[in-house]
Amino acid sequence: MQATTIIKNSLIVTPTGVVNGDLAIKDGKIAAIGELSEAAAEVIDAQGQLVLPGMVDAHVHINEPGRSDWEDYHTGSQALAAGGTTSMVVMPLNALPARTTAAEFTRHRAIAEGKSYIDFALYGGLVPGNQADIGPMADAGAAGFKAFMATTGSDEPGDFHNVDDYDLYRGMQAIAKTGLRLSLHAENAILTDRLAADEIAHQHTDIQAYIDSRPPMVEVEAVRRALYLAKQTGCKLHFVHLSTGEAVREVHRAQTEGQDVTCETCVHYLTLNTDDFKQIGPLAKCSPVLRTPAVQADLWQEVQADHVNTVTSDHSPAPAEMKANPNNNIFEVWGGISGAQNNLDVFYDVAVKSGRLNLQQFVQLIAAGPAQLFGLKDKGQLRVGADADIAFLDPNQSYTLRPEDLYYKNPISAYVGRQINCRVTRTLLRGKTIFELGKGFDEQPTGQFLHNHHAMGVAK
Ligand SMILES: NC(=O)NC(NC(N)=O)C(=O)[O-]
Ligand SMILES: [Zn+2]
Ligand SMILES: [Zn+2]
Repeated sequence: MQATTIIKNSLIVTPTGVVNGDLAIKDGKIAAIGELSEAAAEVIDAQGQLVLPGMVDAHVHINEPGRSDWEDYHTGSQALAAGGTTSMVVMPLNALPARTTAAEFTRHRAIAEGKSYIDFALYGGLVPGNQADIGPMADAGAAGFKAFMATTGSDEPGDFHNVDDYDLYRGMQAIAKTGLRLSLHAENAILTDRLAADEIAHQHTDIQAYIDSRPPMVEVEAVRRALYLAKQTGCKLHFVHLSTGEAVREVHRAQTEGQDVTCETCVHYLTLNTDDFKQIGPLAKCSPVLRTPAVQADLWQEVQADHVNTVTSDHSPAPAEMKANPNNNIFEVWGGISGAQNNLDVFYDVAVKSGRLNLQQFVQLIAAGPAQLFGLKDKGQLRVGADADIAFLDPNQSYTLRPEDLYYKNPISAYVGRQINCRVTRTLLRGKTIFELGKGFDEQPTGQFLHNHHAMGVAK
C-alpha cells in the first residue's frame, strides 16, 4: 500500500477508543490506523492534536436559491468546513421556493454541487397538500423529510408551510412507504401562536415574553401527538432540536415500546440558557426557545444517558437587520441562531472539557450517530475503509470568537464574544485538506451529494 497522506503522532478517536499513532489515507479512504512506518506523498504532523471524524451536521439551513443574501452554499459550507464539519444535511425551507417537489429537489441539488465545500444530503419537505410529491422526492435522493408542526415564521410566495394534524397524518402515510424518516419541528402551533398573541396584546414584547410564549409543554405536547400518529401510520420519526429532557424521555419511552424514533438536540440548548438569551439579546432568539438552567440540566442528563442520537447546529442564518430589534419587540425578530461554524469547538468545550461526556460519546453524537440516522455510508467514523473525513482539534488553544473569524454570509452569531477553549485547526474531506487555520480554504469546492442508503431502492 502506498498511502497518499499519512497523519503522524496523533490521538485518533476511533469508534472503539483513542489510538495514539498514525492514520494513512489512500484514494480518499482511511487505509490504516496504528503505528505506521510507510512513506506517503504528504505527511501531516498532528502532534498535540485530536484527530476526530469530521462532524456530520444533520440540521443546517442554507437559503440558496432565493435568499442567497442570508446564506448560500459557498459561504455556509465554508463556515462549516472551518469548524470541522465535513457533511451536512440541509433543511428544505428558507430557500425560495422551498424544496417540496422532485423538480425543486433536483434543481437545489445541482446548485449545491460545484458550490459546496463539504458533502451534503438534502431533505425534502412535507407541506400541506404535497403527499403526491413524497415518493418522487424519495426517488430523487431525499435524505428524509421535514415538516413543521409549529408555524415557520416566514410567508413569502414559495415559502414553507406548517402541517396541521390531517396533513401530518396523510404525510406520514406517504412517507411510511418510502422507508425514510420524517423529521419534525415539534411545537404546538396553536398554543405558540396564541400565547404569543396574548403577550403582544398585553404589550409584553421583551425576551421574557417570548420565553413565556413557548413553554416546555408546547414541545412535549407536540412530541406526544406526533408519536401517537406515527404509531398509527408506521412512519419512522426523528425529532429535531428537542430542548427539554421531558421530550427526550417521551421519545425514549416510545423506543422502548418498539417505535422507530430518534431525536436531536442542538449545541445552543446545551450551552446557552434563558439568562444568556437576555444577555446576548436577539442573536440568541430561536425556537424552541433557550431554556432555564434547570430545564437545561435535565436535558444534559438525557444526553449523558445516551438518549439523544445527534447534536447539531440548527444553523438558521438571516441578515443582520433581521436579527436587530429596532422596535424593541422580540416577536418581530427572526428566530434562528447562526452557529454552524462553532459546532465542534463549542460543544467539545462544554461536553468533553467539562467532563460531561467522554470522547466516544462525543464522536457518536457529532458524527457516527447522524451518519447512521441518515444512511450516510462510510461517513462519521474513523475506521479502515471509511471516507477520510477528518477534523483536527487542538484542545490546548483558547480563543475569543470575533465577527472577523466567521465565514457566514452575515458574520453574526450568538457565540461572538465567547471564549472557546479549543480550536479546529484543519479539516480534510475524503483525504484532501479543505481548510487550514491561517491558510484558508481549498481553491475549488469538492463537496458531493450524499444518498441515504436506508432508502428503498438504493444499493447498499
Ligand atoms: N425557519 C427556520 O429556519 N426555523 C428554524 N428556526 C429556529 N430554530 O429558531 C427552525 O429550525 O425551526
Ligand atoms: Zn425547527
Ligand atoms: Zn432548523
